[in-house]
Amino acid sequence: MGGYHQRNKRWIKMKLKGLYLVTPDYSGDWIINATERAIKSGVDILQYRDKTSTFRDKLAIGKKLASICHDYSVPFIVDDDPVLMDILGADGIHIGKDDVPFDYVKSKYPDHIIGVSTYGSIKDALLYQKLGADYVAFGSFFPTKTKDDATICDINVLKGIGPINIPVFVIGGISRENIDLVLKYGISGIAVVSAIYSHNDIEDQVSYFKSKLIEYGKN
Ligand SMILES: Cc1ncc(COP(=O)(O)OP(=O)(O)O)c(N)n1
Ligand SMILES: Cc1ncsc1CCOP(=O)(O)O
Ligand SMILES: [Mg+2]
Repeated sequence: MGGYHQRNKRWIKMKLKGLYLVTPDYSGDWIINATERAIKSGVDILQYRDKTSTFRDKLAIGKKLASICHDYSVPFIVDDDPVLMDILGADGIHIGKDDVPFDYVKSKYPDHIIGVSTYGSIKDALLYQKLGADYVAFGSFFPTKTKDDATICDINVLKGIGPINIPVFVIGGISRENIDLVLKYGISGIAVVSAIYSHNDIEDQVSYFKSKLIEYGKN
């Protein structure tokens, strides 16, 4: 088991709700600074998602992000890679259909948070819930420039999430303009990249999303 710290996993799993910030591909240390400012302003969960850096660079970047999450008691999730998760001492991993199989991660890291993309499938969400996933993510519901191969799902799928009793997040093109369209469903939170990182006032944007989550009783 790697990592320079390991946190109480049961406690950290209780924090899986609210505003879930996902990083853009690394393009300079402004991302570290922006992440810290966003977390200080109220982000609830962070995912390190970086499709372009080398593994060596991801170790250095991830270490800085892990340290920020540790300081603010925010769950730290790594996208795709269980080895990176382990070495960074992250709290968990997010996997999708092209990633390492769920069963492999669950058997090797039974106590870590495992989040799974289920796109627009309630059936898959219920399957992964049964297999022990800690949360599921639906989306994309709106066009996004952050993920080239994102597929657009019908938002009406969210009408069927009632039987899912693990946290449900939605992702993909979420903005000030459309946030109400997803928050009216029984989801646990929203996951965003560009709405926060591409905004010129990160603190204001985080505060806005947090106030919306509170308005709908999600925080
Ligand atoms: C919170 C959250 N939801 C969905 C995704 C997408 O995961 P995946 O389908 O594996 O696509 P990539 O992110 O790997 O391109 C996510 N990362 N986080
Ligand atoms: C990782 C991911 N998975 C589905 S859409 C997406 C990107 C979301 O980014 P943005 O919030 O900028 O649309
Ligand atoms: Mg993935």
